[in-house]
Amino acid sequence: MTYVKNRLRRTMMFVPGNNPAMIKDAGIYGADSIMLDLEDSVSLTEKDAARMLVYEAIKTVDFGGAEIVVRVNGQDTPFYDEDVKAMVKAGVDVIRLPKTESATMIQKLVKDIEHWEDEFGIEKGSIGVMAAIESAKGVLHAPEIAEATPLMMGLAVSGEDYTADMHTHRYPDGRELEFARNMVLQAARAADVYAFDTVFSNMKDTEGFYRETNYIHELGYDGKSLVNPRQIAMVNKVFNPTKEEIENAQAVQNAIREAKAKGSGVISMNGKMVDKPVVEKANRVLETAKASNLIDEEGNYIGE
Ligand SMILES: CC(C)(COP(=O)(O)OP(=O)(O)OC[C@H]1O[C@@H](n2cnc3c(N)ncnc32)[C@H](O)[C@@H]1OP(=O)(O)O)[C@@H](O)C(=O)NCCC(=O)NCCSC(=O)C[C@@](O)(CC(=O)O)C(=O)O
Ligand SMILES: [Mg+2]
Repeated sequence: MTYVKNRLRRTMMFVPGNNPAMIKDAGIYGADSIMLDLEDSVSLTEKDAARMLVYEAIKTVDFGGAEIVVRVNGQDTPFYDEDVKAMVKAGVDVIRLPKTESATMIQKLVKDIEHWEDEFGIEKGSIGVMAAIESAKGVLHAPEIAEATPLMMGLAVSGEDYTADMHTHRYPDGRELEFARNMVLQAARAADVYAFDTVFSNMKDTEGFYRETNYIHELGYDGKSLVNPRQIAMVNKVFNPTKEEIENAQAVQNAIREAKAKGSGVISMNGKMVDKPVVEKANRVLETAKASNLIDEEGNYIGE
């Protein structure tokens, strides 16, 4: 099996790799991607046990069709080699490399994956990779990292480690992440890969979570890393187009069809200009609506 490069990736939920109860039920909440974590949510003494648990889980647990991502330990740790070997053997969809600071680190990961694919008789290119950008160096190298391999699925900005590296903290308005968020997003878009925003850790601050999610959605992010199942519906609410947005996108498609029939690439709709970029945005709205099961094949609205 080859991992699917393009799919809906609004929500990527971290699940600690040493927590069998959370892993077992992770598929029931409807996250687009489930990220089983071997890195920072697992203590040093539990690294080997977590790797074995995650390996077994990938082979046996029903994750409800979610994409399975594993965050391995960093390349500067003694756990990295065994993590990559086990995850390739398990048949994971995507490996997330934490604390990525260069294209070379991603190329090493791809080489290591290919080595184990050869060893286990798995078709090359079956596993995608993604890079977590968690430091000043990583942010500055984000464009090369995004272009490091055709197997690159996406970049994630990681606010907790990044703010530690920048000698600051996380603040409610996110100003400390502004540069990193914009760099990572630009790099991802330029390389045509996905962009994921960082985790929001205060489970009680629903208003703050919506504010941040709206903000990164408006910037153009594809999705967000999450730490709790309650955050999934909130992200979907922000990322899914509304009925009105869907109807507007369909009207744009109809208007441009009409314009083209008259030999023009531009037309006015309710006083607003409709041209190629407006149509591209409308097409994206309708692709998201279809992938989120909000419209059927004929374009009829079937959302709630
Ligand atoms: C936050 C909290 C303790 C809250 O606990 P609470 O007890 O209040 O949760 P409740 O809501 O009450 O749970 C209700 C039900 O959901 C179940 N449930 C909860 N969470 C679940 C879940 N994640 N997966 C599946 N199931 C879950 C739970 O088992 C219960 O099930 P049940 O008993 O059956 O009802 C808990 O969620 C949790 O541990 N989260 C994962 C934390 C984690 O992974 N951190 C590491 C990644 S960040 C990082 O490393 C920084 C980064 O690298 C990031 C970057 O790169 O962006 C950077 O640098 O920024
Ligand atoms: Mg981190």
